[in-house]
Amino acid sequence: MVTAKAWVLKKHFEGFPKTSDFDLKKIELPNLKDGELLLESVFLSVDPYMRPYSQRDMKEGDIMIGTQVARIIESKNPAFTVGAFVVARSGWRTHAISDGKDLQRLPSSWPESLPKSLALGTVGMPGLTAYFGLLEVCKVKPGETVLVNAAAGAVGSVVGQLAKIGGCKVVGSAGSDDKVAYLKKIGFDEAFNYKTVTSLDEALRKASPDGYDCFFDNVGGEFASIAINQMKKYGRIAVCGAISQYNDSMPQKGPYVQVPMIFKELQMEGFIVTRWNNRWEEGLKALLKWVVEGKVKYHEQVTEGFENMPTAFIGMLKGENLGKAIVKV
Ligand SMILES: NC(=O)C1=CN([C@@H]2O[C@H](COP(=O)(O)OP(=O)(O)OC[C@H]3O[C@@H](n4cnc5c(N)ncnc54)[C@H](OP(=O)(O)O)[C@@H]3O)[C@@H](O)[C@H]2O)C=CC1
Ligand SMILES: O=C(O)CCC[C@H](O)\C=C/C=C/C=C/C(=O)C/C=C\CCCCCO
Repeated sequence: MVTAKAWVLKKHFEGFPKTSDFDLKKIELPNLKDGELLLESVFLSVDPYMRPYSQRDMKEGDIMIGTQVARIIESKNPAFTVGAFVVARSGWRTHAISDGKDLQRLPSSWPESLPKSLALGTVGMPGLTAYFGLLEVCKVKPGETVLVNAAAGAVGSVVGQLAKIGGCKVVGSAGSDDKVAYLKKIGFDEAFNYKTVTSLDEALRKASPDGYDCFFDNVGGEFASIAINQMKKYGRIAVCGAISQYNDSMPQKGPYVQVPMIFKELQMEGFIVTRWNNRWEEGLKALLKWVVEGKVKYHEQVTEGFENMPTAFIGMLKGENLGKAIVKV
């Protein structure tokens, strides 16, 4: 018998999550049935979506939702061999039993030297979000100017680098000087710390006096309300996330977007990366190739220890991560 550890949502979040909102439980797992396999989490992801989704999709006492890179440690499923690694959606837990239906194998061309945790970030759901959001929603063209916020994060850092590969000028915003330095190191043309600029409007105008063709929005809120006024005519806004709003106890009341939308004849489209579920293999193959070629750089914020999952999650929401926030069991 294997005893799994799992983090459950003890109490729905009010504002920013607190460590006291979580409870660590032990779960005795039964023996495998035919067709089942036993997974041991190696790396777990903490993502912003967990904040709004927990409110919408979870009840108190549920195991926190989430994905992990897991090693198969026992198998009664001929399609999966012991020792293989998969991406699972088993939630915040050290061990899980799967029937193999909801597992993603790592691409067969995954180099031994490449950290498998990248399957949760640059070569995983966040990277795919950047890939499809940029190519299918922004539809960027060479020579255009792209703005991305939360640019030093899992999604934003890939957006900027893919836009550079696509021949664009790229402007990024992030919440620390270290993150701004990182953005310049990975090829952003302009980058600024939105927390310290005297005026966001001026910082955006200075970075691109002609404005922006595409705005890849990860943040929403006041940033988006200001940035929309600097879009070029016929610009496109990809609404990827609104992390500045996820922890609001009361909804923010911002300026309204209709006037700039009309006068600049803008397109604004929200999206969820699962829209392209049937093309994830295409995206992962492209992302892996760019990473192996060194054209897409990555950084991971690794927190050691399963017991530190809540801290890693809260830290990511507060901007303590540079690159993809990961927990190493
Ligand atoms: N639509 C989709 O399918 C998907 C959407 N997303 C969304 O993309 C966004 C980025 O996700 P991801 O890359 O995983 O996370 P990140 O790795 O970027 O981490 C979150 C970052 O958000 C920034 N942030 C937090 N609070 C604020 C705030 N109040 N104002 C401005 N920035 C803030 C912080 O960076 P900083 O230092 O810059 O403040 C923090 O590091 C999120 O909104 C997420 O919900 C992600 C995956 C899929
Ligand atoms: O296990 C699950 O079901 C979650 C799987 C997540 C997965 O890896 C795929 C998609 C992730 C999408 C993320 C989307 C965002 O981050 C956007 C977040 C929130 C938008 C507002 C949601 C409002 C809910 O009330």
